[in-house]
Amino acid sequence: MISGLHLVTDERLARDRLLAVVGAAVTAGTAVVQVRAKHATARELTETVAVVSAVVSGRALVLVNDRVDVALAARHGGARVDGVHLGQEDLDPVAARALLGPDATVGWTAHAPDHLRAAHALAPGTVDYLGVGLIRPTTSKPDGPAVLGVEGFGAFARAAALPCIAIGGVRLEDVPGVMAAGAAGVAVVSAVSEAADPGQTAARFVAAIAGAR
Ligand SMILES: Cc1ncc(COP(=O)(O)OP(=O)(O)O)c(N)n1
Ligand SMILES: Cc1nc(C(=O)O)sc1CCOP(=O)(O)O
Ligand SMILES: [Mg+2]
Repeated sequence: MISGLHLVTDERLARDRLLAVVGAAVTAGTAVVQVRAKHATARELTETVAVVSAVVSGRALVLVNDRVDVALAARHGGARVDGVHLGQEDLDPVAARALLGPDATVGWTAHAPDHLRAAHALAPGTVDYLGVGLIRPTTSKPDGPAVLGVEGFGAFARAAALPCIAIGGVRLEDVPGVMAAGAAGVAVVSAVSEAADPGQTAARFVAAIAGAR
C-alpha cells in the first residue's frame, strides 16, 4: 500500500543509526521505506537494501531508489524488495515494470507538466504513484527541483490520474495541507532521520496522515 508515510533513507547517516531510524519508523507505522544512497556502489547499495529489508521484515514496502539492477540483485540474494522509485533520468518505468514484474511497486518522480503527460501516456499499471515536490526548500537534495509549495502540489495532484506523494522539505505541520490538497501520502528524509526520537516523529506523521484522510 503506497498511501501513508514514506521514509526515504538518509545517506548522511552511519549504518547503525540508519537501521535504528528505519526500525523505529516502521514500528511506528511507516508504509514505505525507500533506500536511497546516491554515492554507494551497486554492491554497497545491494547490501544496504538487504539489511534494511531484514529490519523492515515485511512490515512496510521496501523500494530501491534509482536502481532496478540492485532491486533484482537483492531479491536474488533472498531479500524481500517490493520495487523501485525512479526519476526522470533513471531507467524507463516501462523497462522497470517488465524487469520487476506485475506485482512490484514502481514510483516515478514528476514535477513538471511534461512529466505528468509522460506518466499519463503509460499503460495502466506501469507506474503506481508519482513523487511530487518540492513542498519546501530542502538540504537533502541541494540540486532539487523548484519549490511547488502546497498550492503548486495541489494543482499537480488534481491534474494527476495517479496517487501523488508529496516530497521535499515536508514538515509535520505541512501534512494536513498537503493531504487536503490531494496527497496520498508524504515522503520525508530529514523530518524523521534528524529527529531526536525518530519513532515518535514517524508516529506523529502517521497519525497526521491518517487523521487527514
Ligand atoms: C517519493 C519520492 N519522490 C521523488 C523522489 C526523487 O526521485 P529522483 O527524481 O529520481 O531523485 P533522486 O531521489 O534519485 O535524487 C524520490 N526519491 N522519492
Ligand atoms: C530525495 C528527494 N527528492 C526530491 C524531489 O522533489 O525530487 S526532494 C528529496 C529530498 C527530501 O528530503 P527532505 O524530507 O529532507 O526534504
Ligand atoms: Mg533518481
